[in-house]
Amino acid sequence: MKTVHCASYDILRRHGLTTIFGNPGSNELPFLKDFPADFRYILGLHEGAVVGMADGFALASGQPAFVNLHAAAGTGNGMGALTNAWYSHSPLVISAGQQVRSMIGVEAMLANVEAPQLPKPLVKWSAEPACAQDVPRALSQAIHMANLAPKAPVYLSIPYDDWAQPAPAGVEHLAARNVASAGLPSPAQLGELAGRLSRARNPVLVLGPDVDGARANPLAVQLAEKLRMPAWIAPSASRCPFPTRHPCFRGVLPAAIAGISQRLAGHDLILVVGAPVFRYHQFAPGDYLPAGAELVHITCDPGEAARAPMGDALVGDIFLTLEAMVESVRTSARPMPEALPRPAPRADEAGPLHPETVFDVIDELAPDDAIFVKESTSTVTAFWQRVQMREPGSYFFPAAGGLGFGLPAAVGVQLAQPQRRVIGIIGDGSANYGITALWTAAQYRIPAVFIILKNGTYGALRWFAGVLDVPDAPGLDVPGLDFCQLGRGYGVRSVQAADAASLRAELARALAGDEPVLIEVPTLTIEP
Ligand SMILES: Cc1ncc(Cn2c(C)c(CCOP(=O)(O)OP(=O)(O)O)sc2=O)c(N)n1
Ligand SMILES: [Ca+2]
Repeated sequence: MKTVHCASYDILRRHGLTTIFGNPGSNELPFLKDFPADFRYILGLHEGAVVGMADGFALASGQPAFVNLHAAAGTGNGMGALTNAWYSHSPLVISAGQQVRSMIGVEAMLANVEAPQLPKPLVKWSAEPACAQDVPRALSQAIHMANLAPKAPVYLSIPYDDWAQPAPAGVEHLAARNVASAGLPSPAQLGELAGRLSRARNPVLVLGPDVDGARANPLAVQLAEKLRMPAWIAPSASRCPFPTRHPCFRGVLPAAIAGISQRLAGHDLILVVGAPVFRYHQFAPGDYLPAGAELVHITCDPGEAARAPMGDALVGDIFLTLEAMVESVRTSARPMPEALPRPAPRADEAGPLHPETVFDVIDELAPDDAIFVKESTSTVTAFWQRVQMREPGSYFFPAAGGLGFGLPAAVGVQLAQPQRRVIGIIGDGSANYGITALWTAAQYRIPAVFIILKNGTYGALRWFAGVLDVPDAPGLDVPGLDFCQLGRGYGVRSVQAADAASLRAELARALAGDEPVLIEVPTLTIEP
């Protein structure tokens, strides 16, 4: 007799979900029984790290990732990481063990009461199957819902007495299904957009994370070059959709209404691709658009299209729509934009390093196809100015700003991309939210390099305190942390680099090795 357990593993296997990120409790043990030899379990010591690792793995692989959490408490611990996964369109299939069906109503220990409500609104779909025989079909639905555009996390609560039940007749059809998104706009829609772009006097391109998620970066380059358009990165950038030393590259837009309009002044057509319009952050009111400008938004997400405060929008497949635009628009006679000047290196000074110097050393030593996982909020601008990124999938930042992404995601990205080197660049504040991921890196020998920028403070909040006129906020300093001892405590070789020469030596050694390494770098605080 085929069980629900066997049928469910068949479905996971069919979709390549053979890596399980998890932290188990008694509710999950029956699911983990007879664990198949062709699956691997990646244990995280805290569910925030578990979801963060799975998020990095899914974003870097472009494929769904499977997560197994412990009932309500485990789901709750993972919610912070889920905010990032929701806004990064990360296809996570999150399962959670539930008490046995007959003990949910009495709210026995570890009963996940009203389980499908718990992760909302940070999931696209959540359910608890009405009976054991529906578990395989619900799991199949969860996988397809996560992976259909717009990709997103989903949640499935499964009572632990379901696994040993007999699977229903016909369950074999589920593993045979192929379900895929299409989504190319109509020829009329594409023709109208291509016409607007070709007629524009001074168009500008604004690119978001879903361009990188679709690996459409080369198409964005071709479109920018064909129309001689400057290319900005949409604000609150969580990925890098355009090579950062290309002549058309202009940097990351500020996350403020007024600031964006100022940067885009003079353009008559703003084409936004693969980003919400826009992910503002600090409230700086102003005109949504510069005078004389129109905005057209291409997105895979109907929610993004519907909630934007201005402009026209077209919902469709990012890659196919960009590909059609490249083919349809006329080559412009305008001159190609000039490349941005490179910032001068900072003079070496005694004492804590300037973050700019850290980034110059990283830029000097990182392989061309290195992947950067960034989570030091105050140094984002300096990083984009100084570290070159060339390939798709080169940069990941928490998409909702939910800290605790960096260290875990660096582990998940490195697991997904073993042929590329991953360098995590994490603030000494952020590092504490996902610190247990260091243990997973050590246990599974996942050779990410973790650079901790130690300025002893929540630098970004110090800047925000100025913006919001809160000069005396408590709780903004994080002195006295020793990440070398913390790293060693979790099993990771950890060193301090107090000057540029030792940073250069330690980073070179780490990149030449095949083990995880933590490098703590005392730095100055700079403004974002
Ligand atoms: C889970 C969580 N908690 C708190 C915050 C608030 N927060 C905090 C605490 C920041 C400080 C980050 O400090 P850092 O040391 O990581 O980096 P910088 O010093 O470069 O800003 S930035 C920010 O938005 C957050 N975004 N997410
Ligand atoms: Ca800091």
